Amino acid sequence: MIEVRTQDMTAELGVTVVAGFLGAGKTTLVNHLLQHADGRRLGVMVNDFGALNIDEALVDERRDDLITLSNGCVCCSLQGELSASIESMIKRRGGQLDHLLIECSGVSDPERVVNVLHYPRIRARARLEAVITLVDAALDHADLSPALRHLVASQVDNADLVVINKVDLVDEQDIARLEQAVLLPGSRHVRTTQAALPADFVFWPASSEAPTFRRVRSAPSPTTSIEALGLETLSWKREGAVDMNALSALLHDMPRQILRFKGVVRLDDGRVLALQRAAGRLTSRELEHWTTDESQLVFIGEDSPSLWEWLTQRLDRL
Ligand SMILES: Nc1nc2c(ncn2[C@@H]2O[C@H](COP(=O)(O)OP(=O)(O)OP(=O)(O)O)[C@@H](O)[C@H]2O)c(=O)[nH]1
Repeated sequence: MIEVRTQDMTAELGVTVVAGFLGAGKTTLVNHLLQHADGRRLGVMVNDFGALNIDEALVDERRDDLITLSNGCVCCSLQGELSASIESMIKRRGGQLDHLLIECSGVSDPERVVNVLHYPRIRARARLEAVITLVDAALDHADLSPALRHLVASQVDNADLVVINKVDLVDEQDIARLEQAVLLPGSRHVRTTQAALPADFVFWPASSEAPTFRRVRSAPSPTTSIEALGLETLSWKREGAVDMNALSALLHDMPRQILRFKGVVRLDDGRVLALQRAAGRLTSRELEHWTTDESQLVFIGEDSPSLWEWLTQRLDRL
């Protein structure tokens, strides 16, 4: 059943919820929008899946207007924390911000965030403009468990705009097949590389031109807790540098049941690298603004004791 929710057009702060499965390109989109804000003052709220806030390092700008929530899926335990954080950001910074971006964790259903945005206290000050869901064109969705395929379907179904990202990694036929498999008939969608969505798909010139309603499905997926999705996370940190050879070997041997990995690591020579693996692809880049002495790694993957035992043993060698 489709429900139409009218938005409160007197509320000042426009809000965009950015959703999508693990590694689909949500942080890349947030960074792209920060770079193309064109003078707009943006607040950013990111929600990571592990106990560490690696996304805080991956959002390009260190800023007062960045709030990070860790360990989660915004769906259940974090819902209270999310509403408190949104309220506090509006109270503290609301008058100085033009727009708020909320990046969901890759294992959450955006509809749960939408529910929080409809709490009367928040709705009076903030206006949900759209849910944008990214889909990773390079991920073989058929390989995911039924629970994870259901989650991706829910993320897509609850979007106002679907961004099929990483089209540089696949051919036209694969993209067409993916669109056929995941999109609902009539879904608004665009294709991107590096989540380079034109900013005017997100920011409206004036609140009077923002959409006055959004279409939502009435039934978000029943649960998106990490355990219920058959997943497990492992977070690891240590003061100081890691043994890069041992880490390279670990990343090279990492089984595909580990769906996503992110890390910020300090090297012996003082450099700090952001490392990531999504859909089997490893990327790294140097972080110039990151000053911590800590190295931090976060993994999420299938709940299989032997997998985590293997990983723990390899982490002991770093
Ligand atoms: N080749 C290619 N890589 C991309 C593209 N977009 C993002 N990436 C890479 O994909 C990886 C994951 O991107 P993120 O933006 O961190 O994904 P995310 O959705 O925020 O990930 P989680 O928050 O962990 O769920 C990073 O290494 C990006 O550099 C793209 O269009 N093409």
